[in-house]
Amino acid sequence: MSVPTVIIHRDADVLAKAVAARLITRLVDDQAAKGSASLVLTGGTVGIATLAEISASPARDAVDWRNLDIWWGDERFLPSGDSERNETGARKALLDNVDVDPARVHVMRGPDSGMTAEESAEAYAEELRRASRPEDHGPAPSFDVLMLGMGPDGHVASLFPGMPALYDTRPAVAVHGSPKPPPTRITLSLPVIQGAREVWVIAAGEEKSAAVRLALSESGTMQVPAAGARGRQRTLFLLDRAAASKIPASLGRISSP
Ligand SMILES: O=C1O[C@H](COP(=O)(O)O)[C@@H](O)[C@H](O)[C@H]1O
Repeated sequence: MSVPTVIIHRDADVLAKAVAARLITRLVDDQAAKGSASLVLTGGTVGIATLAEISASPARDAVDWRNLDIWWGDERFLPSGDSERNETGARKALLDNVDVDPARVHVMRGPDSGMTAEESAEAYAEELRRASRPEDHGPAPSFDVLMLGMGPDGHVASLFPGMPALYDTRPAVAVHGSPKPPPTRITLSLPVIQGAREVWVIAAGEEKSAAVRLALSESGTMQVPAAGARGRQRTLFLLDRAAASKIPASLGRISSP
């Protein structure tokens, strides 16, 4: 697993713009090298703001949107179209505005599919298994970029401190009793997150600063799930100044004005 690099931007607005620019470049590079790319989206404030910035950027047309596989790190188990679903936010902010291939947009299904949360998680796990190739060495693709928001409690995706999903090794699992509403969710498991080539943890705001510090320390993932958010080749903590305010200088922070 890679050692995190910390990059700090002035505020949440600059952070979202900078992550959008970084992501466009990353996808263009991956598509130039391999013909296609894979991306895992996050919900949450900065995650959706980043997608809106991509949508607003003229450079978005440099991405071959039809040759991109889009997955989610987690989903709130709510019906299609519910405004609280991460999918709904992503579609509104970006996916409705670019020419994605619907067959390559891998949605975590909600209760309107007729499935229970467990069945939906297993269906997603099966979709991940089918998409995995021998070179991925696991039951899910080694995503090019996996983006994660982070809660003030240190949760990433829907992996909350102390919850059994953190021990689960299936590719996708159901979560019940989430401390953040809604209580029922679907999430990628930690091994799948750690199988991604690049993991980008994106956080803004002073209320995240203590969790950011712990996520960059030797904390256990049961206490601080974000401490397990590490990519195979690269891990980035992309922060605004407020979220980075408790990081020790020894962590080698790179700051922008
Ligand atoms: O519920 C969720 O929260 C986190 C973080 O959200 P934020 O609004 O505090 O940035 C998000 O990463 C996750 O995908 C989402 O389901």
